[in-house]
Amino acid sequence: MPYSNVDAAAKGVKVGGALMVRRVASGKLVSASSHLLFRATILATLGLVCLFTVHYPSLLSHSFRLSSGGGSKRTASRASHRSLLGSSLSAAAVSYGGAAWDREVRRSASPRRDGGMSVLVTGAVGFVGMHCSLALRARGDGVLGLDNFNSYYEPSLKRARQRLLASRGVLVLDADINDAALLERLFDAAPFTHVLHLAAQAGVRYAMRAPQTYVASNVAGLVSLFEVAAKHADPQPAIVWASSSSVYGLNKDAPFSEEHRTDQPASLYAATKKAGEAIAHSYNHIYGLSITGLRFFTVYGPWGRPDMAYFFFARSIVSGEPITLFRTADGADARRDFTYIDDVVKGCLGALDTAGKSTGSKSGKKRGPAPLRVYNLGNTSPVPVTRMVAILEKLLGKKANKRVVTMPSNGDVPFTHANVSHAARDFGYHPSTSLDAGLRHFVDWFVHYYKLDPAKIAKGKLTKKKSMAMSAAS
Ligand SMILES: O=C(O)[C@H]1O[C@H](OP(=O)(O)OP(=O)(O)OC[C@H]2O[C@@H](n3ccc(=O)[nH]c3=O)[C@H](O)[C@@H]2O)[C@H](O)[C@@H](O)[C@H]1O
Repeated sequence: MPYSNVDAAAKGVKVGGALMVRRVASGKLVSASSHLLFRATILATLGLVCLFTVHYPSLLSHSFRLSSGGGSKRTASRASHRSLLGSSLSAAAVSYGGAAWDREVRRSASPRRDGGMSVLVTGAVGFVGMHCSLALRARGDGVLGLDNFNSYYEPSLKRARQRLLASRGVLVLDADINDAALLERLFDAAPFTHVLHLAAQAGVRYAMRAPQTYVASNVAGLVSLFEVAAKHADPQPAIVWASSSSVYGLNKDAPFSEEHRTDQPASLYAATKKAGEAIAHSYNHIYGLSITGLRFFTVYGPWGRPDMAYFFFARSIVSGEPITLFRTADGADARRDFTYIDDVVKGCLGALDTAGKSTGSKSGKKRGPAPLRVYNLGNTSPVPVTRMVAILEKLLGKKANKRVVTMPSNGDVPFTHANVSHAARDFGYHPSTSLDAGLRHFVDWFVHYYKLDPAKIAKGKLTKKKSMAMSAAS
């Protein structure tokens, strides 16, 4: 009984019998009706929640965060990963989604064309991940994305990419590749024919500051994925994954060919990618997984990575801050085989289309050898970084404030240059975008995304607020 009714009933007792009976009776009436009202409200709320769940499962599933709920063995193995992963897994301690979650996963993963693929894209809100997911979806393949939305660079950009993907019907789950139980659950929910594994800790120089994150994502995460694909998925998918041009390290033969040595990594980043290629070999050999590694060469373009030089140089030029250009010890400009995103996407889809099937099964039996491939995806024409800056200056209508220093010993390499004849032969990879054209697309997007006024950039009249907003996003 509510306190006010108790109080009123108590007052009635003092006044006299009849009044007391009337007051008690009316108190009971009020109490009964409030109970009824309370129950009706609860029922109505439950009804609304049910209705919402049935009619808007996609809204709910976007916020699904996933974790185990599995047995103690799984928990133990995940716990060992957690120490490597820091906070990325601990935030994901909610249970799987149930029937609505399964439905949404299947909807996103189902192809919409005859003979279409069903692709699990890891790192789906990364730069290459988003573009590949859109391209796969556009041609009618099923795509289910996975990403841990870490804060290595602005999460707001990752959320914007997620919204774009959602608008095209691609669901991206907020989860980590080291969560083996989650991966198993996903393969139970949807029989993926392919995995495009792009989730990784990127960045050559950052590896000196956060070495463990490279091991966690690029080594432990890769093994986690291969384990589930090899031992749990039924059927086994074919896997295409992101290696890196950095595996060529201190190799001096140019252009870099897949036959060249890759045993001199210059950074821990490169070493983890090289380790990934060795790990791929073992899973292919033992379990019959079809695996293709793609060595990307400094990929750039719209929706790019703010940690990469072309992106943060553009930002610095706009806000009038200095940029630092690295020069080799003998005074030469650093050069990169900058590769435009659309060319790389074509390469990724070509690699998926020609991947060939895995030959193993979860019972451990292998029917025969499965494809194991590695390809360069570069542009075949290295450009000095100073030239890249000159193009940006022209497109932005403003000069950079340059500082030139000798390349520090930070894992960087003086040049990259891809030979792509293998990719051309096997899936018709022919990069066709010049750095001028590609950077023009990038700058168009950059100006639009950060709502910049080109006239104000050129005159150096960017408001302090705008300038701050742009760097706050990094
Ligand atoms: O192909 C890869 O495998 C890698 O490509 C990319 O690495 P990089 O080619 O090193 O790109 P990026 O950092 O944009 O530096 C570009 C140029 O600017 C020079 N550079 C850089 C910073 C700076 O302050 N000054 C400078 O001159 C620098 O010396 C360099 O010459 C990806 O980040 C990496 O994740 C991986 O995918």
